[in-house]
Amino acid sequence: MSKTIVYKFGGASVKDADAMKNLLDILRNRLRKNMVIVVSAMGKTTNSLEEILRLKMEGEDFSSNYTILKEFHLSICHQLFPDSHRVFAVLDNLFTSMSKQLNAELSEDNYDEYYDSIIGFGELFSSTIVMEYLCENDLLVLWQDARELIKTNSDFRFAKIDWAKTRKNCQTKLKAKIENFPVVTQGFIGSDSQSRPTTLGREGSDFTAAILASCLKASSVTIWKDVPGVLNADPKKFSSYFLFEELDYKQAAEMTYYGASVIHPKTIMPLANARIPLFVKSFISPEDPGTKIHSTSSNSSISTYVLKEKQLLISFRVTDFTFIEEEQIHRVYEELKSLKLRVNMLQISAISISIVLDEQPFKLDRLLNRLKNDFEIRYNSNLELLTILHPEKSGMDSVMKDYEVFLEQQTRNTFQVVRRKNMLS
Ligand SMILES: Nc1ncnc2c1ncn2[C@@H]1O[C@H](COP(=O)(O)OP(=O)(O)O)[C@@H](O)[C@H]1O
Ligand SMILES: N[C@@H](CC(=O)OP(=O)(O)O)C(=O)O
Repeated sequence: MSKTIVYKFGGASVKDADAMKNLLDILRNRLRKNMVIVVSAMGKTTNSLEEILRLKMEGEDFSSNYTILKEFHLSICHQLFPDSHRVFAVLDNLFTSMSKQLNAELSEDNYDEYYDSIIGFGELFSSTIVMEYLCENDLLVLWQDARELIKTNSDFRFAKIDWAKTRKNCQTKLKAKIENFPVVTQGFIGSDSQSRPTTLGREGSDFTAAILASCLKASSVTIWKDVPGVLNADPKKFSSYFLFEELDYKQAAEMTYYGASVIHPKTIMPLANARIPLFVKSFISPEDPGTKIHSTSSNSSISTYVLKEKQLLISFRVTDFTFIEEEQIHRVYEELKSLKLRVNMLQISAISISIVLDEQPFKLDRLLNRLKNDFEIRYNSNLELLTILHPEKSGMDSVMKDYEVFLEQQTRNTFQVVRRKNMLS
């Protein structure tokens, strides 16, 4: 019996009808039994669903956004299927269910749970279309609802995996299926012990692929991307870059920790623990080898650049002539934790704590309100956080030229700078 392999196709690889045709080409020679295909929502669908939720939250009309999203999916289907195909009825049912959910009450108190009940529809639409399209082209696959496999706690939007239950589900519900047919399922979504939908954090489909691979003791995972593999800088943000042919799990995990968005940060750990190699390959040039992430001693010390945009720098100052101690740090972190805000960079001086976060305006207000009596608070928005792993002196100097620097930090292997482009440069 062949060992299981897991493929993951992200939003870019299923973004339109041509992308779907390309996916079909990739799978034609590669599809086999004991294979799981994890798919994300098509293109920017998850962002569109977030926008619908924002409008709903603000009491505004979202009907045209809903119609545009539905039309987007239908128009792709019209390019792939005959008019009478059953995919149209299935999609119609899914959109009707979503519409019903959107009629429910939404408030700040139930926002996270509500979010999870809506946002996963993107993956349900895309996985249905992918499954139907493969079958239509004689590649017989089964559809599996990932919420029946991936069990989580009830930490909506950032749900933690219940590994024991998930492993059991994979063994009892998935294994027998894949022995007969390849299975298409959704990334990013799961459900809690009461079967309420949960999600694993934005861009979490890579993580789903790793979870399923670990639970099925797979022999490899391949994530198909619009880049040749893992590069030492994001090609959308830097003009020169270099492809890693291989990376050690640790190096890859470190890159993702600092924000290299090519792989979701939680993906590496379950694969490293189970010694399952992760291939990052291009869906544009599928024959190229891409990057292999595995256990290797060939450690690369090539400078690697990770840029995070839309960052917020907040400084909390003590006002009563005392100094920063554990108690104040604890106070700030307590509120960050309750708002599920992750700190991207931290610097502590005698009288202030500075943190760098991803911008989330609605949470910022809440954070400031909760801490305004304890500290004098200042913040700057619209900043960039650049991290260089294995920095070289020339590289560090050049990334500050033409920028206003707000914060800087250096360790033996890492250099970080919070910066904003000078207006006149
Ligand atoms: N170090 C890096 N190497 C390669 N791509 C990177 C890197 N850092 C960021 N990226 C970005 O990651 C993108 C691919 O990831 P992502 O958009 O999440 O894929 P998908 O959603 O299709 O799974 C690339 O288009 C690239 O802009
Ligand atoms: N669709 C979800 C999950 C995901 O992982 O997507 P992608 O594989 O396209 O990054 C999101 O956009 O967050």
